[in-house]
Amino acid sequence: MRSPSINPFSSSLFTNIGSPSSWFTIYASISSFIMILRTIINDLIPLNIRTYIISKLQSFFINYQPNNQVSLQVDQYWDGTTNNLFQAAKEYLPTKISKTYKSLKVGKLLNENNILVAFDGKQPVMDEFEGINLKWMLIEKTNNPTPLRNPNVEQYPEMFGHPMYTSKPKELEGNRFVLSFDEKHRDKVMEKYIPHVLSTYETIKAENRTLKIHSCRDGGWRSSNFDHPASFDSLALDPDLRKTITDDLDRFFRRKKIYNKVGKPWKRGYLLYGPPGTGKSSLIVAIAKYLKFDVFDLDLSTMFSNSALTTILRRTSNRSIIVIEDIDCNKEVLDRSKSAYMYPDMYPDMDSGAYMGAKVAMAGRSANAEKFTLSGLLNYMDGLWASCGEERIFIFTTNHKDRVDPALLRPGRMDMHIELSFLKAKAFRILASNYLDIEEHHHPLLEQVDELLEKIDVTPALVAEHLLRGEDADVALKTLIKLLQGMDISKGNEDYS
Ligand SMILES: Nc1ncnc2c1ncn2[C@@H]1O[C@H](COP(=O)(O)OP(=O)(O)OP(=O)(O)O)[C@@H](O)[C@H]1O
Repeated sequence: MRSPSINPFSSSLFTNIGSPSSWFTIYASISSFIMILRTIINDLIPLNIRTYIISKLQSFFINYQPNNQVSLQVDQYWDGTTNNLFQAAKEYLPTKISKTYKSLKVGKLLNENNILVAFDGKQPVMDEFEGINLKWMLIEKTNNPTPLRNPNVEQYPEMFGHPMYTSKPKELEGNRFVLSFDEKHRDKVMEKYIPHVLSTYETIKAENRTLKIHSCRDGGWRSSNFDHPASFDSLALDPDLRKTITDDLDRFFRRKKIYNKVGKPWKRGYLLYGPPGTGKSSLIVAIAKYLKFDVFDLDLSTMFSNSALTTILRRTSNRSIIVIEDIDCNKEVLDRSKSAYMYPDMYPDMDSGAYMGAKVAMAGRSANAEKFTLSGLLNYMDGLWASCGEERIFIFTTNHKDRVDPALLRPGRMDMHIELSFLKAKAFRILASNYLDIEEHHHPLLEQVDELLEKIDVTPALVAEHLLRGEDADVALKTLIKLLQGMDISKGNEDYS
């Protein structure tokens, strides 16, 4: 006689469970059980205790490391100031986010050009560096209440002072990154990977940042975004000159270590000279954009003492260009007011108001005033350079090199003297291409313009303005030829004085 079957899988119970209706019944029972449990927990356990338990569980799972893993915490603040490594990780990690990453933050600040991307900490970011696998987690501090806006503060901020929030803004709460990796790579991570994150951050920052232009007012700097459209591509420069300038800038950049080694401040000085409208200011913009340096526009006529000058130069930031335009005019302003006041008989044309103005200007200067002259400034130059940090480029401009104080022209004072001159054929081709979309040699009228430019001194500014008016290349070139032919060829110059 065959014994009864003991195969459990043949039992009717499991046969029934296999049917869709039984699965649905089980699912429904479990869901109702969970809902009841949740209601009980919500009713019986107060919110703050629940939040505490959840945060403990979260931090347990986030911080859980297998035995061989090391975790480094990168806090947002260190000793009350922003931790640069936290900022670096914040900028660096979005470059490591792959397309599979599902949850990101995006935004754009009011005065910035770039769209910002940040990861929100819902997924870890994996990185790989020289064969090491690294995992980054963002842990956002959640136990501070979201800041409440106080409408009174917004309406009358001056009565309430800053900040505009009644509680600490969220950005000031201490978030942190946790970086984990296998402990056998500890030394390499500390010595190579972290410096790599920091240097990548510096590069990203330099590439993305919005350039600023600063002008001096009331002894300080006022800054605004630097959106000038000029660049090396838009400049009508002789291609050889362009290459000489960019090579020099590149060399300057590459040689930071050598400057340090020979004990010279890492700075460079350029004197740009040439008639008005030949592109000196445009070249400064092009250099600033090429290097991604801010511009500090220093008006010497507002400086009344060497110490004021030193103070304001100390307030310039690294990676910046300090521009002193029309250096010859600055000399005139200072010397003329001083001379007129001291030697009124030599200035018979000066009316009494101007004389009084000069006198007041002199009297208004500080005790150091008499010591401040352009020539004094130039002689003081090396000291100035040493006093205002590194990564600086000084650019002086003048329309009249022959009027510039010889102290400025002395060898070694300015590293390069760059002449910007009238428009000639090669540079004109750049203007024609930019303004009229004419490719280098592809217009029958170009040669005629070239010939005229050989004979006439005309500024790029005048030609650029002319080309801007015409939309049709034929018409624009024809009228340009007419203009050039009509210019005073015997004089051979555009009248720019
Ligand atoms: N080389 C150039 N290439 C292209 N555009 C130029 C060039 N030079 C001048 N321009 C045009 O002329 C305008 C004035 O030029 P810019 O201010 O750069 O000349 P500048 O030599 O600095 O004159 P100034 O000595 O009067 O300050 C520029 O905005 C630009 O449109």
